[in-house]
Amino acid sequence: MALVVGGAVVRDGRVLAARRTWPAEHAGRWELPGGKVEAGETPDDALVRELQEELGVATTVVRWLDGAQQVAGGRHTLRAALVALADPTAEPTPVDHDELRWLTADQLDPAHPEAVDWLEPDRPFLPEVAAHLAH
Ligand SMILES: Nc1nc2c([nH]c(=O)n2[C@H]2C[C@H](O)[C@@H](COP(=O)(O)OP(=O)(O)OP(=O)(O)O)O2)c(=O)[nH]1
Repeated sequence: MALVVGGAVVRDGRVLAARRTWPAEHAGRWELPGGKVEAGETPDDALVRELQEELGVATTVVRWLDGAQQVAGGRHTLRAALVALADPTAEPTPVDHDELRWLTADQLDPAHPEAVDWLEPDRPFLPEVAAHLAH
């Protein structure tokens, strides 16, 4: 079973959401950018590598969020971390995703009119992200 790591990139009271383009059942839905931890990598190293590949920016892991979710029909486990941009003026650009959006804490509430359609496994992490943004 692989560990999948997702990064909640935080800047100026907002968190970055990324819209997937593949596979078909995930296309158009939103996630925390990231991917699978490779052999010999720590979760921190994997997350920094994936965010560099997918967003073109250097990041640092702030802290891991509580909990873990099963993804890919139970084949993998998803963990998520709060992440900061190494250079706050650097602008993430989507390499694998077709849209990026900076969301406020309010927009992480599923009832908000500007909420995005998160992949199900990401949803349990969002209240902790929102609480962090609110501080
Ligand atoms: N990266 C990421 N994957 C997620 C999230 N939520 C979620 O259910 N997933 C699922 C989708 C995939 O089944 C799996 C990770 O796939 P991925 O495509 O991001 O991993 P990867 O970049 O290492 O891709 P690959 O080339 O090894 O296929 O986890 C999330 O927030 N971020």
